[in-house]
Amino acid sequence: MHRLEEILRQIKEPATEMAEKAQVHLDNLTKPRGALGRLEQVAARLCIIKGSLELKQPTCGAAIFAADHGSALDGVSLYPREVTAQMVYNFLSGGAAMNVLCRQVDSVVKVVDVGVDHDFEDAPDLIHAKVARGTKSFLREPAMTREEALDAMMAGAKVARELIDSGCDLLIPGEMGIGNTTSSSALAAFFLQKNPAEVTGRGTGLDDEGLARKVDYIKGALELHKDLNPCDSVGVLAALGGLEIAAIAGYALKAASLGVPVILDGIISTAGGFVACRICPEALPYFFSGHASVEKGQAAMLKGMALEPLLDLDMRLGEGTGAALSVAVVRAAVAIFNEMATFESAGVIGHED
Ligand SMILES: Cc1cc2ncn([C@H]3O[C@H](COP(=O)(O)O)[C@@H](O)[C@H]3O)c2cc1C
Ligand SMILES: O=C(O)c1cccnc1
Repeated sequence: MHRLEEILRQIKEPATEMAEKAQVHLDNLTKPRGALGRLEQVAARLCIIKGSLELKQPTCGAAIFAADHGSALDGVSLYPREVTAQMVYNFLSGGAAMNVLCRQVDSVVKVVDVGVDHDFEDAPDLIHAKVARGTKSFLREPAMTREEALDAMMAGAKVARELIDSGCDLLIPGEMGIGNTTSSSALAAFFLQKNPAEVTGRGTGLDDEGLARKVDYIKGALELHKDLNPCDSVGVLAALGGLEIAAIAGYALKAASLGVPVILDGIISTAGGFVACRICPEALPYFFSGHASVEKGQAAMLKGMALEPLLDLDMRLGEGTGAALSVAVVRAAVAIFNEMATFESAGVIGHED
């Protein structure tokens, strides 16, 4: 049995019976019923995941999975492939948007080289987990072998385990990989059976002509890979995905297996979570969506998982940034649940049943 199977077997249905108890508590707080909207849902979902009404403020851990893409040599991004490695150095020195936003929510940030076409020296926050020096161009051949996809998933799972062992109980999957919005849109188009134009956006900022080329690229790739079996999610991931997307899927599945919630970020991180759910639908109750990306493929995948993003700030960066921002919302939900007075304790007349 592959080690992935072991992880999948450990993913348990969370304590859905806590939903009602959490709602009773929320309804006793000094506000009209339901008035805190989705904050209430977040608190209730955390109670379900934790199997308890005792919520503590989460300790957040983020991993930025970095990998290169063969497609980046074919002009699907506005930026050159070298930017992937250059941004890894930027993450390691703390200067990227993700570093700034993680500092705001006291989250550790690990950077994981799961497939960058560059050799990195050791650095305190760098995890070496290179599976290959980037993917192949999926317009011509599968992006990865099945073994590479599985190895990348297991690398992600190991990082999740390490973060959780170090005390993190809320995980963010981040990523860096020039070209990776193309893979994410291809996965969305394949699994959701959509025309690529419906799930493809401008990524780092392609103009109309660039976007049309990107859509054609995905159409060509879907034609090449049309015999893929949609039930073989790992096979589809290997053919169309990326090493960082596979790592995110493994990371999210491992977190779910350990009962730890995951906040998905933009289109790439959401693609990783989406593939994880295709592999194991039981993982879904552990996933949140941090924010709505401008990339339309993300909305399509979120709809497929019935997840609603917590924020919508017109962001289209990735790295984990929207998820990191949304930790403030999760923290607010926990504080409301724990700290608000009840009608009884505050002497306020409550609702009648
Ligand atoms: C400087 C820079 C920093 C980034 N941080 C995240 N991305 C984002 O852009 C890339 C995906 O867009 P596309 O598919 O169009 O290449 C990913 O690396 C994603 O994380 C960045 C992109 C750039 C250029
Ligand atoms: O939504 C994202 O994650 C995104 C959008 C554009 C470019 N990179 C990432």
